[in-house]
Amino acid sequence: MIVATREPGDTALGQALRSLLLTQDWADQPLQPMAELLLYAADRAQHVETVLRPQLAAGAVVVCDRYVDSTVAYQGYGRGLDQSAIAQLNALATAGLRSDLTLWLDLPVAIAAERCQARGQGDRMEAAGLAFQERLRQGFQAIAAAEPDRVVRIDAAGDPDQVAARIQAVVQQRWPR
Ligand SMILES: Nc1ncnc2c1ncn2[C@@H]1O[C@H](COP(=O)(O)OP(=O)(O)OP(=O)(O)O)[C@@H](O)[C@H]1O
Ligand SMILES: Cc1cn([C@H]2C[C@H](O)[C@@H](COP(=O)(O)O)O2)c(=O)[nH]c1=O
Repeated sequence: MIVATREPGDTALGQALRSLLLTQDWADQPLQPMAELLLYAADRAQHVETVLRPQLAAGAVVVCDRYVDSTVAYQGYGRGLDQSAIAQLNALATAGLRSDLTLWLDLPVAIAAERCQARGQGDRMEAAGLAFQERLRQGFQAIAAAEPDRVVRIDAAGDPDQVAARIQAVVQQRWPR
């Protein structure tokens, strides 16, 4: 069984947190980086205990759209929060549950921005600007360089079928049938 899930937003609490995190309605009182970090952590704690651990215990293969590496990239490299505090919070929220493999879909920031524009109005993170997006990309690069066996870069240029084929090749190499 394969279970597809995501952070933030897979649980009922997570859906409420996702809309708080991604809305642009905070203009008058911008969401502070530490508050943002703690909200992502709350989503993760709920998700790990009520979805990820039960599904793994039932024998499922779990495919999660974003996990702790996104916090290191976005709140660490992007917002500039202390990486050791992030590591401690990630460890608390996950109680040590790690991914076997993280696929980083990498795209030059300008092309990613074009795709976002084509999709319409962006969310709060997408509206954070090109310099922020560049820091994220550097962050994911550093994460992948530090743990090359666990974090694999996927070239996300090209059409969806091409990107899917690249993902399939990495997964098949990792877990041959
Ligand atoms: N290979 C591709 N070529 C062109 N457009 C793409 C491709 N992959 C995704 N898109 C488009 O880019 C937009 C964003 O893609 P997607 O929904 O997968 O990202 P996302 O998970 O929302 O991204 P993020 O997590 O950074 O917000 C969508 O409009 C999607 O149709
Ligand atoms: C888990 C996680 C996510 N984010 C950011 C990354 C994205 O901008 C949004 C989620 O939107 P998506 O379209 O579902 O990818 O949240 C983050 O900043 N920190 C995190 O830990």
